[in-house]
Amino acid sequence: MSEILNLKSYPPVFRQQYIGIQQNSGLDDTTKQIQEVVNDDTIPVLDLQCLDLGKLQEACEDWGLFRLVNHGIPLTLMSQLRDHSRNLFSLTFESKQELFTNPLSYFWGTTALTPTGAALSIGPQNINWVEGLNIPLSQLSLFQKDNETLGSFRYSFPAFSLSCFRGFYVNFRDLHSSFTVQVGIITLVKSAYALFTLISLFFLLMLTPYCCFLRFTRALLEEYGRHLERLATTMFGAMAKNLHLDPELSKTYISESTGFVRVYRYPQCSMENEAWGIKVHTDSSVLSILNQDQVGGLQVLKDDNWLQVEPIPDTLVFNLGDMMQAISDDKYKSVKHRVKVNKEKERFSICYFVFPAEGSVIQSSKYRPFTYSDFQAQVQQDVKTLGFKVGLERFKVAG
Ligand SMILES: O=C(O)CCC(=O)C(=O)O
Ligand SMILES: [Fe+2]
Repeated sequence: MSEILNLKSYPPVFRQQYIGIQQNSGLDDTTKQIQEVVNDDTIPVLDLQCLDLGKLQEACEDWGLFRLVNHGIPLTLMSQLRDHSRNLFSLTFESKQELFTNPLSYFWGTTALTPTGAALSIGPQNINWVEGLNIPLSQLSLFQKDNETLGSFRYSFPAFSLSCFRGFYVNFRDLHSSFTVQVGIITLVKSAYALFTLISLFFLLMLTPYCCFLRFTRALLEEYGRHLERLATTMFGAMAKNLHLDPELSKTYISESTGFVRVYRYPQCSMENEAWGIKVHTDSSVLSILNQDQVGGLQVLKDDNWLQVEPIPDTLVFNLGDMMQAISDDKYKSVKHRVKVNKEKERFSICYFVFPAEGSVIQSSKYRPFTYSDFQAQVQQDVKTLGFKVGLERFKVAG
């Protein structure tokens, strides 16, 4: 059974299918070729409470992906985040555009963003059936400031109107004693006061829920972010050990300050066999940590077969990204994956991506030395000029 749709919350490009406009639906010939998907879920599962380094090594070499259980993130936090994500995306499209600005950003139709979080422009034929919220974790405190601006406005507005009223009152009291038009003036003052009070009340009522809502968003994300950082550094540490990386160098290969979270909603889409939530790609990160809901749709390429990554409650999915592949001299895989759309349900996922420290040069026998910024700039240029990411191939040494 389809869910009842809140179309006002959808970016206009995703509403068209429901109001009978099918042109520009973001489909091209390549997206129509949906390859067969094998339903054999043998994805490795690692247990953080008794981490098996051999199993981790195998998972990184053969899959570039694994599930993690006993990760230590409280289940209540995971479910609060999921519920809250639903609430965030159920706001109207316009509210989301207004509320989620710097340092956050709200995007749709693409997952390719500039370093400041703006969506790279894509042709109408290249649409991914997804909308998202980009949250750089190191800048969450700025989000708090914006939040406080709203908060102080909320408190200052009634005070402002009260002081205006006092000003009016003092002036008009003097007037009142020297003229005989007392009744008219007092009525005017009273009306002005009533008007200010009404406006204040209106703002108070309008802003209070938003302030609480945003404060809650920030608190949840801060707590979740601390867990993700712990998991990323622990798992990367284990991988670095397996790869015998130089400890000083490997410290720079992952930097918590670069981490960002993306909360995604994949709108329900009637063109299940033609459109993609996110088209085939590899992540540019060192590591990505995905927390998907129970709808499903994530697929991963393994030995030329597409496999469903079935959702398992309270289990995280770790993806190895391009940076990890380069760091490991191609021993580990940056896994190809994609997200299928669903015609009956919206899908939510909360994903974390972490990168090398600013300026850290990746030393690899397979690639010329490069920093993540070099890589990102190349990806941005390729997406703009070619319409897709070329990725590590650009940095490969000949031979
Ligand atoms: O939503 C998901 O499960 C995957 C998202 C993803 O692959 C990405 O953002 O790179
Ligand atoms: Fe991805």
